Amino acid sequence: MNNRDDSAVYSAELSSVLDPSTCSTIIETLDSDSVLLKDQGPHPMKVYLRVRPFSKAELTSNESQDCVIIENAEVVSLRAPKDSSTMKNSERGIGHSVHKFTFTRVFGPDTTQAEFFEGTVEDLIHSFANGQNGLVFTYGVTNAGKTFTVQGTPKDGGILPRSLDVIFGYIKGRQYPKLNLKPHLSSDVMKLDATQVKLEESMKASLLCSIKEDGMKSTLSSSSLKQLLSTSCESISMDGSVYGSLSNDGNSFQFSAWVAFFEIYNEYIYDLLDQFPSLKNQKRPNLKISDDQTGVSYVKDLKWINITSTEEACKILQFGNKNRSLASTRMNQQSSRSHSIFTIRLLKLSADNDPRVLAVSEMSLCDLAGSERCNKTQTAGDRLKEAANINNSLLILGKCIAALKQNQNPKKTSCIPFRESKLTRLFQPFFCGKGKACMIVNINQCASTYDETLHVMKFSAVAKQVIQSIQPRNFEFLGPRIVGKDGKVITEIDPNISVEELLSEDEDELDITMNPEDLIKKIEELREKLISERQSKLVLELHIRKEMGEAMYQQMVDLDETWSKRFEDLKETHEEQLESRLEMYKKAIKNHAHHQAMEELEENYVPMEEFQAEQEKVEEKENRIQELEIALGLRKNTDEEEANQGAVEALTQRCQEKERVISTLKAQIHDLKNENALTVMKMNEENQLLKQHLKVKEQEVRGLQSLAERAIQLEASVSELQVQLDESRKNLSSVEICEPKPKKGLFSNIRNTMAGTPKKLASKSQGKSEEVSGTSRKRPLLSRK
Ligand SMILES: Nc1ncnc2c1ncn2[C@@H]1O[C@H](COP(=O)(O)OP(=O)(O)OP(=O)(O)O)[C@@H](O)[C@H]1O
Repeated sequence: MNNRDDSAVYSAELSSVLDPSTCSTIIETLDSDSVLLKDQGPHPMKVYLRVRPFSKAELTSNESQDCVIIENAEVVSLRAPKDSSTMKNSERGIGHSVHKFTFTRVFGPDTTQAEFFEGTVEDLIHSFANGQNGLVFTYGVTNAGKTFTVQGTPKDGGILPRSLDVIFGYIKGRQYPKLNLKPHLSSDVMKLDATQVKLEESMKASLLCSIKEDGMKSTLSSSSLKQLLSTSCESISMDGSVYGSLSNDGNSFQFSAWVAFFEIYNEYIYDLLDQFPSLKNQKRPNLKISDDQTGVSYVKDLKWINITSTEEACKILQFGNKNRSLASTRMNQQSSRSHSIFTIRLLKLSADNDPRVLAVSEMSLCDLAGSERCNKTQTAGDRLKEAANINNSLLILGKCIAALKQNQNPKKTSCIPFRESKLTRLFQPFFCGKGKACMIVNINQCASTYDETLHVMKFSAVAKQVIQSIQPRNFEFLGPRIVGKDGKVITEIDPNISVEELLSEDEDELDITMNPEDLIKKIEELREKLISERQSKLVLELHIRKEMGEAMYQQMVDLDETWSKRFEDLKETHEEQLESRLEMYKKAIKNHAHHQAMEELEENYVPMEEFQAEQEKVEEKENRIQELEIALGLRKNTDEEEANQGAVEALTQRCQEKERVISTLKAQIHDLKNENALTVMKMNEENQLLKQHLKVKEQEVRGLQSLAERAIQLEASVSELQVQLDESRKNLSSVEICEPKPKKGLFSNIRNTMAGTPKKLASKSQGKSEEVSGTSRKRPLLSRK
């Protein structure tokens, strides 16, 4: 079953049980003195503030910036320093830079330990001595003075040694000397046999002995304490108004005081009165929390030590302090990393040799670990784990206090998460009417811890609004049960009990005219009634627990379903959002690439017309080359012509190749034209290729141009040859003039000359003509250039 349910059931059960109407026949076993009664009505939880003075180091490091201003005995103002987050936030319009808080009472830096004790818990200790349970807990950031307030120093004791002193001042001379009645479970008492008593005695002796050995190092030396507290003792014994009612009891009661000291460290409970393991690897046994029949939580197997004086109690405290987990953090060299709880149980006994237990009251003083934030202490590893656990349990304490406050409004009741941490589980009875809780808020005035201090103050402001009411005692509290060695309740009535004693606290309820036998009968009846009440309540509790469990389970299932549905929906929406976003990015990338490609294309773009014009030019040149080739064909027979021919052929071949490349490129360009935007990148590459080819082509064109020039030169040489030819024809004609010939046309003459001359020359002037032709043939064409 959920923890919350438990607490709810417990509260529900408690309130039904505590219905005043059902308590009409209850026998009150405790004092009904005025001290007790006057505090039982509903009243806000008492929250005291103690502001500690600056240390010398703090004063030199500019920590004093007037952050804490005590307005009057109940009001304090907090003013945010320059560099605090609160100030920064307020500058941004979030929150305020000045906060005011009201407390039950505010104690300034000059308050002495005695003044503080008298102004705060002294009354609570008086109530405790009268049978009322009490809890005092200190809350504050690390280094705020919590331990100083609770334990004090060897020279100046805190509230704990002072409380012990008040208690022993009260029970002085009325102490039960034996150890055979010992606290058991939450509020029962175990009757010990002789062996057990011996065990108790030896345990106590060994514990006190170990302190004696360590006496020199002790923080709260008993002698100094005695000297310190002597003043308060005197004041107590002189204070008749407070103790008047107590001393009225005369010697009809005796008391037995027992103490326990434990710590909650990392959500584990360790008994501080256990001998610390001597071996390094040996672990300290951790204790469990159990609930008694009425649902009240208690620490199981906790060591209870009987004490007879303040000195003994202080020695026990010293012993426990030695075991206390202390670790140094950056902020406080002796910082408490655990919540330590010192508990005193007072058994109120009848004044007999074998007395009855009339009441058991409990007073717990809890020194909570510092509520610092992890980042402030720069904690890591174990220290970080400690801080997390400390913060967690303090957070739950805060939640419980907030829920308690909220539950004061009947329309807004909610479950109080007492069971979420060990600390709150143990505090639960005090918040639920079993006793009175009182909170001490410790703060320092340092600017560097302002934000944390403000947080503490806000927490305490909520606590201050919690209304407490001590529930009237009823069947549940009808005296503590006495159990035997086996843990079973001892039911038979002690024949030695004097009826007057038994009924002394219930005179209002009982008919004093009844004879003793009838009274015993009546008591028997009541006892039976009580047992059957307890049984029926247990059944009812089981029933309610079961119902609550089922309801809670169903609620959890529903919640699980709702959350899984919400989770699925969220998942789907996120997936859709992611997909659409992905698409958007893809599109954007595509557009960007396209845009870039288009820009590049624009930069490198050669218009088709230009390209075609260039092509035409190339073609023209090619034609011209061909013509030249034809012209050159006339000179084929010369070596130079051949060489030129070869070059021209090679060029022609290359031209053809290039033509092919050009045509391929043309085809590619054509393809590129048809391709869509996605192939723009490719087009770009090909365009680059084309550009390279164009460059080559241009080079080739330039080559062709130079060839053309060459061809022109050749043409010139041809015309030169023509001139030579003309000359030779002239020569020939002059020869013909010598040998007259029939006159013919110039061309036929040339033709005849070209065709017939060799023959004629061969016959007439062979040697001469051969010489001429031979000379002309042998003369290289290029050498004439
Ligand atoms: N009222 C005071 N007057 C003088 N000195 C004080 C007072 N309160 C605290 N101090 C000193 O301030 C220091 C820190 O106090 P203390 O160790 O009690 O802080 P704490 O809140 O218990 O710290 P932590 O949570 O880390 O244990 C100690 O040196 C203590 O002596």
